[in-house]
Order: sequence, then C-alpha cells, then structure tokens
Amino acid sequence: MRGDPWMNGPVWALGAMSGTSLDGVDAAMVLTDGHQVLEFGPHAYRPYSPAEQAVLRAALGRWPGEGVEAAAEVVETAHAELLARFEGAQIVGFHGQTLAHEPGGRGTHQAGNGGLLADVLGLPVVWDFRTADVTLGGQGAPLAPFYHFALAKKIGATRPLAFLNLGGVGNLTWIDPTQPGPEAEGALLAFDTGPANAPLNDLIRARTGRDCDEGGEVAAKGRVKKPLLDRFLSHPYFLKIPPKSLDRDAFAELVQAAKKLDTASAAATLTAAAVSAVVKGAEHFPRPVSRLLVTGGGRHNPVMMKGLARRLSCPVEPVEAVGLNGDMLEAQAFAFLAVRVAKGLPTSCRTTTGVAANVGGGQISRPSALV
Ligand SMILES: Nc1ncnc2c1ncn2[C@@H]1O[C@H](COP(=O)(O)OP(=O)(O)OP(=O)(O)O)[C@@H](O)[C@H]1O
Ligand SMILES: CC(=O)N[C@H]1[C@@H]2OC[C@@H](O2)[C@@H](O)[C@@H]1O[C@H](C)C(=O)O
Repeated sequence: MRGDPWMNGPVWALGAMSGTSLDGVDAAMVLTDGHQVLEFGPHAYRPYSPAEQAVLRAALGRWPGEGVEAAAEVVETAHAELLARFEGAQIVGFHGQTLAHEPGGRGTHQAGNGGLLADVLGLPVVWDFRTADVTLGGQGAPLAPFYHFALAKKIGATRPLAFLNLGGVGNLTWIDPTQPGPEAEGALLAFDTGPANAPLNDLIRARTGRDCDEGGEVAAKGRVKKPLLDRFLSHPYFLKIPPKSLDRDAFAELVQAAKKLDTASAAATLTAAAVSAVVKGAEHFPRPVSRLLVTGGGRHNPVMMKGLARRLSCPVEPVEAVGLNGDMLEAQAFAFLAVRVAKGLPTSCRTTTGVAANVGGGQISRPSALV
C-alpha cells in the first residue's frame, strides 16, 4: 500500500530465523530500504528447550496435515516470545522452521503461521518466503544470496567474493559486487553445498548427549575414514549443476554409515565431509574469489575452518573479519527480504534458486485490527 512506511524510505525491519540445526531462534533488526543495509540494530537469541526440540525433531520430514500442529505451536510461541522483546520494528520477516523440503516434489514446508504472529505483535509480518519460488519451478532455497549481495556492497567489495553459511546444511553464494543489483546477469551464483553441521550434531547427540562437537574437539581426535568420505563424495548431488538445494536429512545414509565408526573417527569423517562438500561446491564458481567469508555456527569449529583454509586457494575468514555478525546474518537476511517482498522486489532469480523468472516470494499478513 502507498501509505506503508517502507514505500517512502528505509525502515527498521526485524527478521527471525529458526535454522535446520533446531537449536533455537535468532532475531535481528536492520535499517534497510530493501536495496542497501544502512544500519544493524539489536539482536537476540531464544533457544528451544529440550522438550521443544524433541517436538520439532519428531516433526521433521512432515507436511501440513500430517500432524505438525504441535511443532507449529512451538515455533509460533518461541517467536512470539522473542520478537515481543524488540522495540521500534516497522515490519517483521518470519522464516519459520523448515520441516520438509522437496522442490520438484511435494514442495517446501516451513512450520509457523505468520498471520498469528502479526496479530500477537501488532505488526505486518512477511512469511512463507519459499513457496512462490518452488511453485514457479525454483529450488526455494537458498534465499540469503540477495542479502549477501547487499552486504558485499556494504563492505565495499570490488572483486568477486563468496559467502559460505555453515549451518545444519551448508550454502555458498558467489558474488560479483561490480554488478548493479543482485538480479543482474552474472551478479550471483548460489546453492546448497551439502550437509554441514546437522549430521555431526546428530552423531554427537546420539553418542554423548551434547548438542554439537564444541570447538571440533571430538573430530580433532579422530581419523578421517577415506572410503566413507569417497562414498559420500560420489553422491549424485555433487554432479548436479547449480542452483540446487537440499533437505536437512538428504544424506541420511552417510550418518548411518558413520555410526559404525568410533565417535572420534565418525566426527572427523563427517567434518571432512562438510568441508569436502564446500570444496566441491567452489568448483562451480564462475570465476575465482578474492576471499571466502564464513557465517553460521560452523565458523566456530576450528577443524572445519582449518580444513577449508587448507583446501581452498583463497583466504577463508569468519564474516567478523569484515565487521559482520555471523550468528545473526540469516535473521538479518529475512528482515531485509521482508522489506523487498513488501515493496514488490524480487528475492530470488535464476542463478540463486533456478527459478525461471525473478520472484518476490512471501506473503504479507497485517494485524487483524489494521485490515
Ligand atoms: N563453538 C562451536 N563449536 C563447534 N560447532 C559449533 C559451535 N557453535 C555452533 N556450532 C555449530 O553450529 C550449529 C548452529 O549453526 P547455525 O545457527 O548457523 O545453524 P542453523 O541456522 O540452525 O542452520 P541453517 O543455516 O542450516 O538453517 C550448531 O548446531 C553447531 O553444530
Ligand atoms: C529449505 C531451507 O530451509 N533451507 C535452508 C537450509 O539451511 C541452510 C541451507 O539449507 C539454505 O538453503 C536454507 O537457509 C538459508 C537461510 C537460505 O535460504 O539462504
């Protein structure tokens, strides 16, 4: 609508992401006009309790109508609690929790109803970011690349660079920052690399009860089992030309096979698998990059980071090296994307999701009192 504040200049947008690691919800504010990121605002994190995590985990792989109400309620409650702590937001970008992702098949499913959140928060909420892209034949993921492009401009990059997200799943965005916008021909190439932390977390949880391989300490004590790594790398996913995306549990057989190993060797092999998937992914870059900026929880894992630095021919640094916050970058991305959706700007294109035309994915729900 013409009277909406985002039609008249930059607004403070609040974004929230509940990632595939199932650890909790990140939320962050950015001041943006949907093109540039002008300022970063406050951020916060709300972990899921073990009971909430169990509900989400039990719902993985399920679709609407398949008993996902409890999971949706966990997502909505956690977001309502977290987002209510912020002041001054004019619009909210709510990603929800991906429970299943099958572009080209049943679609993509993010639990959580943005309409409910709009009523609770009294703010317009943009949500369901992925469906439109999938409906138009795209992968529906990754969606952070348009935000990565804005960040590349913000940090003043002049040569090709890449962002790597090491979340539950890994994803890479190659960027030519000299292009005028993210949808320009040759500006971006983005895709999921393969599993990153999710299989490692699942192993560590099963063996030790802990959430993750903190500091890569378990993997550092193990030896990589080359035959298993080679088997992993022969997966047809690595031969696919990007754009391409993955479900969290697409490589379940890798985890099964790793379970036969001692804990340290299994962790070492799964960590090496995450690294190798990125190295394979980098082979798809249109041109070499000047640096690789790493975001997501995996940048805290020194075994993963050292593996990448050893095997890639460019500097590998956490995004903090350029003054960004790698724990909040995806939450910020959905704040930025919310403004783009509200303004009718695209959030994905052929080179980020494979969609045939530029798409502004997402629907906007306004608080009932405002309708
Ligand atoms: N100190 C640490 N040492 C080792 N690994 C860590 C550390 N901190 C975080 N991680 C890993 O990072 C994961 C969290 O990453 P992140 O929050 O980026 O994932 P996500 O947003 O849920 O995933 P996705 O981007 O796939 O949606 C943890 O589950 C853990 O595996
Ligand atoms: C379907 C889905 O939720 N995919 C996530 C997941 O987590 C990482 C990777 O796989 C990426 O494709 C995406 O998230 C980020 C935020 C994205 O869309 O850019």
